[in-house]
Amino acid sequence: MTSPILITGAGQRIGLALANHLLAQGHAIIVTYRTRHQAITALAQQGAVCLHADFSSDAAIKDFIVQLYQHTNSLRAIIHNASSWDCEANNPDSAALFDDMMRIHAKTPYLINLAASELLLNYQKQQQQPADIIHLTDYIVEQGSPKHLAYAASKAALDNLTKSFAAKYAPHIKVNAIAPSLIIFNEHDSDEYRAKTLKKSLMGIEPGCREIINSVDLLLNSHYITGRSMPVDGGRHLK
Ligand SMILES: NC(=O)C1=CN([C@@H]2O[C@H](COP(=O)(O)OP(=O)(O)OC[C@H]3O[C@@H](n4cnc5c(N)ncnc54)[C@H](OP(=O)(O)O)[C@@H]3O)[C@@H](O)[C@H]2O)C=CC1
Ligand SMILES: Nc1nc2c(c(=O)[nH]1)N=C([C@H](O)[C@@H](O)CO)CN2
Repeated sequence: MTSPILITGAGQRIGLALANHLLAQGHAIIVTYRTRHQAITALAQQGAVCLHADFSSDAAIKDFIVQLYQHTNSLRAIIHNASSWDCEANNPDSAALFDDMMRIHAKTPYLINLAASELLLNYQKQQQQPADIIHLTDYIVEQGSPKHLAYAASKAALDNLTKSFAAKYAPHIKVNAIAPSLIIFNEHDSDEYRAKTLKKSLMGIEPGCREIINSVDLLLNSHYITGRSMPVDGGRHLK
């Protein structure tokens, strides 16, 4: 059996686009979902293993790891995509927001990476090529955010974990990050917000999921890139 690729938070948007792309390439896929969107049923019909996981507690993260080992004995890659773009304005309980942001963006990848290394190494032994861990971070790691302070800090923690895990797991497992700025808007985004956001990058477009798919393909096909963060940000750093 081919070693599956694990994608967290694949019920919608970028995670779902990645799952459909990798399935179409012939990969076996394991996805986690919190809300059972219709898309999850469609992924299951295409042969994906779909595991419910709400990473809102340490126990839930640990329960997922048990589930994962019940479904496979090897992994080609792990793509940590699950995320909550939450902000201080919507959360009067700052302590809870900080904990939630750190748990989904840093603690969940940290605990899964530590627990699943055996599965990734089994792939490397079988195929004699490195396995992969890919962290979806955020351009905002470079500059912080006055409106998403806890979110940005948690993504910065994930960026740092990229370097630590790369050094810890080399040469049998590569660990990289993809740091996007705007990729796709949310349905509720106002015209005003969209216009303002498009002006933040040199390219001035909403590029869509294809940009992340291309970046994931590049990292999976490399045997040499590790410990790096791939910026996918339309030249936002030069505006
Ligand atoms: N979209 C963009 O323009 C940008 C995206 N990124 C990053 O790229 C990645 C994908 O972005 P996008 O597709 O917009 O992500 P979404 O905001 O659509 O979230 C992805 C998934 O994460 C799941 N999720 C959220 N919280 C939890 C939790 N506690 N436990 C389990 N799953 C959870 C959601 O589940 P549910 O369906 O139940 O809500 C959702 O399906 C993210 O890491 C994001 O931070 C970075 C910069 C820009
Ligand atoms: N989990 C999410 N993280 C982020 C999202 C999102 O929709 N879900 N969106 C952004 C923005 O597009 C930002 O990059 C530009 O305003 C950031 N992170």
